[in-house]
Amino acid sequence: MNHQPLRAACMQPDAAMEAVARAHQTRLTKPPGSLGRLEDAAVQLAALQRTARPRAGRVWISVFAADHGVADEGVSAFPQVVTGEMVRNFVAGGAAISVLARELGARLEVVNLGLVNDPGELDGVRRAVIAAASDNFCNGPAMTPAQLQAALAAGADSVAVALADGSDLFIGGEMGIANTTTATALACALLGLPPERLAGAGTGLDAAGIRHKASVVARALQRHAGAGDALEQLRCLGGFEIAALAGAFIAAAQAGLPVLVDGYITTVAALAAVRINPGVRPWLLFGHRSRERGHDAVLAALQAEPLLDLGMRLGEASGAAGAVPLLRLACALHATMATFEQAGVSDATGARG
Ligand SMILES: Cc1cc2ncn([C@H]3O[C@H](COP(=O)(O)O)[C@@H](O)[C@H]3O)c2cc1C
Ligand SMILES: O=C(O)c1cccnc1
Repeated sequence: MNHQPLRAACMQPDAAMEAVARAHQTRLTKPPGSLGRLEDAAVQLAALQRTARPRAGRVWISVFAADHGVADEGVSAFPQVVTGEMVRNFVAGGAAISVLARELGARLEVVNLGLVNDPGELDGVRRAVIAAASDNFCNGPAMTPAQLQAALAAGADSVAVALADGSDLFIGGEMGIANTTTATALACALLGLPPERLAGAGTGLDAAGIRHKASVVARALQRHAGAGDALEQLRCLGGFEIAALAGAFIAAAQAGLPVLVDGYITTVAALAAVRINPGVRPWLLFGHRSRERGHDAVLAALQAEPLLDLGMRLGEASGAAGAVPLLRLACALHATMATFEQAGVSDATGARG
């Protein structure tokens, strides 16, 4: 599929519709602002979807799966074969995101970008295999330029399919053992932060494991200190699924499809996307605050206020999926609450509708 260049303009949110939606919220039978971020979410979706009736009914979820050479450094509590095993589990229906997608009536697509333990052709898995794994970025760049472009394009391909399916909202998820290390390396490079600030437990490292992970990231940062812009940092320190997520977020913003961001890893991908193309930022809503140590700093860099804080630290798009019911409620409130006038309720000025 042909895609727009990465730095091509993104769609602009509809400022007039945003003003209409904000004014409508003040006419609903409640003190202004009393529905908090549910109001903000409905207004943001109205501006993005260019409609007085924002929707979150039809949800598309793409889970991008890939293995990471840096797993060789012993940075995960789990073995690398789990990535491929979980891909099977996603489409067999047993993973957390499988259950959440089913409950939401969301479309779930799994994208295989390269797995050491490749499950082969499977129903529900789109093959976009680049290599068995990205290279260990402690020894050299994680990806060649061609591999980076292939990963970015695979993400944009998912957005094209989501658009063709009439989606109201795009959610990207990830699966890749060791990818909290990759996300940490990339975030440290993008934000100029030390590894100890962002390195966390991932799938369950203890304190010594986290110290080792931070030292691996420090080595990688030293090796790639010369990586110039965000795109080059993504190539040197990213992974196939993180690049696919960045490509998807850029393509969604260019096409005018709102994105609901998941946890730590996807937020780092979103940060890379925004650094590559700043027009992406207005198209991002944030589902949840992950318990993973580095998530707060990355959210702060994006000035993001997630909807949920449930102590989740899974990935797979699970935190974003968990926020979908709230977005649906926000849209229903916006569309169907009575106004002061309709209900004959007096407003703050004492005027009875
Ligand atoms: C069974 C299982 C299911 C998962 N689903 C998501 N992840 C999450 O954990 C991994 C990142 O953590 P680390 O960097 O510590 O390897 C990613 O695959 C992520 O999506 C899982 C991890 C496991 C073990
Ligand atoms: O927040 C996340 O995305 C996350 C945290 C830990 C492990 N995997 C994913």
